[in-house]
Amino acid sequence: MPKPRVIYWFRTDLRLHDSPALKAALDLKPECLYPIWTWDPHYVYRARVGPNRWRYLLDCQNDLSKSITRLNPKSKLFLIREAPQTLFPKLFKAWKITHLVFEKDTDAYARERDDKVMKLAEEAGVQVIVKTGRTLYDPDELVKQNHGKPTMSISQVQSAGKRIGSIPRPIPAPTSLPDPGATDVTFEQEKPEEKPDINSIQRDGNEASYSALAGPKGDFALPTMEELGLKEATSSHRGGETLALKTLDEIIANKDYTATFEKPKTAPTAFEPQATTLLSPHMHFGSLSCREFYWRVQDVVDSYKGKASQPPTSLTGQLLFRDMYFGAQAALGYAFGQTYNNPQCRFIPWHLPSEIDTKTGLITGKYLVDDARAEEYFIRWKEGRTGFPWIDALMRQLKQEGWIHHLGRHAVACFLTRGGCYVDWERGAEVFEEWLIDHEAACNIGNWQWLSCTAFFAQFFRCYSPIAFPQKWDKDGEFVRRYVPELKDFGRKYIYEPWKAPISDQKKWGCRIEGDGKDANGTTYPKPMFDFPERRDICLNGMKSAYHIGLYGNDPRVLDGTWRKLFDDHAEGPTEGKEGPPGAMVKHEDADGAESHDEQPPSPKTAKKMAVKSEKKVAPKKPAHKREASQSTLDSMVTRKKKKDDDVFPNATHFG
Ligand SMILES: Cc1cc2nc3c(=O)[nH]c(=O)nc-3n(C[C@H](O)[C@H](O)[C@H](O)COP(=O)(O)OP(=O)(O)OC[C@H]3O[C@@H](n4cnc5c(N)ncnc54)[C@H](O)[C@@H]3O)c2cc1C
Repeated sequence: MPKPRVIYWFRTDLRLHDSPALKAALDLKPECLYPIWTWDPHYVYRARVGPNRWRYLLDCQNDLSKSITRLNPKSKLFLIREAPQTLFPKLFKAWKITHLVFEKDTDAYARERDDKVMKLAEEAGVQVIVKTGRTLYDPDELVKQNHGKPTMSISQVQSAGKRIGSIPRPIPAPTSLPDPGATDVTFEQEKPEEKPDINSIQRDGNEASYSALAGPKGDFALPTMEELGLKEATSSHRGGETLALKTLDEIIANKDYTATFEKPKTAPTAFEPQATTLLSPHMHFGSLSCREFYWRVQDVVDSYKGKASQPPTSLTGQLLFRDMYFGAQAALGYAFGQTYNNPQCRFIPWHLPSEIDTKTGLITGKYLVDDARAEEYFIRWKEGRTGFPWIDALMRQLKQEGWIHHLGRHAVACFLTRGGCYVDWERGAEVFEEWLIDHEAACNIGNWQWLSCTAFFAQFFRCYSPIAFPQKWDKDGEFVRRYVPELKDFGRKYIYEPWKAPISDQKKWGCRIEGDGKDANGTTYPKPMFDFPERRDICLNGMKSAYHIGLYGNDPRVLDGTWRKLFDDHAEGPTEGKEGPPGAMVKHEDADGAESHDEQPPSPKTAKKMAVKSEKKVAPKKPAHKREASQSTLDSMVTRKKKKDDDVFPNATHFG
């Protein structure tokens, strides 16, 4: 029998430690092993990726390549510049490949791609080996053990996990690697279609990564930021397995931190150092194995003398949340990433809804501007000039660093959707996709659904205040002063509400509160773009109506656009557009009038009145089985909660 000639296809696993797939490749005792990365145009042109994440990827690839070379000076990470779907048949032939091995990827696009590649391998007589290593449990197995359903709660993950069995211990990194074999690529390169290039806004130079199959020098080198034509990265966070393992070592060395970690008690306002591990980008690129992370933490917890924290708030609990989102995505595929046609996602007629390709039923990446003011809110949110310093500081940190604390993500996501702007969660998820260095489709989408109360979580009356919430963590506003330097000299009394500062103080502190921040030069900061309590009430009423009507993304009325009729029945006048894909607003959204700066939240009495008014508008015509809560239950929930925890969300029991 000739010895196997193996391609090891690196994708979601930029590491050598604890890689079940790499182990499977090495267990074949191959004659040669080609560690490769295929430079897939899907990610270059069609997925939103900003410079910070590009550089993080290159960091991880460079570090991995060096580690491979350390184990075998003839080897490295061979980067080949063509789509895998067209490259592999040529590569199988040219390099006389017998086996293709890779880590399982359950993202929607990846599944489609891998199915195609596996078919091509079969046709070429190449054996394919796929191993799970990206998550604690195989997401497909999680779904299977969750009775074939997406995992929508942590307890479902825990129950399904019990049925699967214990999480495997990590396996050590290899100590040697076989030679790669000849690496001729004399075949033609199939150049990708560059347009549409969703990332053109990330570039200030020409994108030239497909100049030749093996790169400009023919040595399979990794591309540089310059070759990708990308703008400069601004984040201080860097990637690579070496750094990931060092960071994990430092965390684990602090036994108290590791064993007693409780996510809701970590400050979203902490920076340098941040309050949580910041291992998420390493997890995304697979430069850190989740099982390594899990077991290193669990071992500390098991030997800890004091009272250790437990899932869901503990560190291992965080990893279970990650698996939960992978389990939901694995079951739903592309539909997971959108409301339209998603059976788990509540339909809420947000502003700025996605355009739907009616042939595929998928969102196109474009959106409809149904309301100019909502578009302005969205742009100002994205650009960190809402006039609410807490929100603006977070959005600027996100753009600059590519990472913000989980509760910071909660705050900006709630603000954009159900707690301020009433803008579609899909808009926010796209901005996060562009800017996060840890962007993980499953986690990003799932968390946006959670925060907008469209799936996973339903307590829409729990709303974050952009003023009281950060005050609990950071009375002096150090975080705001760092990321909104215009306000650095403001007195602590006004740091979260600078518009309330007397003009004489504004002058003294070198920053006037005026305008919309568009052309600000450091001596002005915008006025708040709306009256928050007023907007929060509008959103609450909108959510209440939508919950009462109770549609989900796969409802025939959502799919054919007739959902509007239901919402029209509750509106004071006609809503916008009557046909086509989802996207319009309930009428009372229009009615909130000009900006007011009365900062008082409505009294419970007014809130109750509003709730009753809204009840009148909501004609409960839906069959009872479709309604999750009666209108009066919703009303009383809203008024009760308004009194109790206006700004206090979250608490540990409602944490995700
Ligand atoms: C709107 C929104 C969008 C998000 N988008 C992403 C995303 O694209 N990618 C991403 O990895 N996380 C995302 N999260 C989840 C979470 O905010 C980050 O994982 C976390 O803040 C990363 O910081 P850390 O590594 O210090 O986390 P830690 O608190 O130290 O947690 C350890 C690890 O557990 C995992 N984890 C923790 N919380 C969650 C969670 N809620 N969901 C899934 N995994 C979790 C991460 O891998 C993280 O590295 C999002 C959260 C929100 C609210």
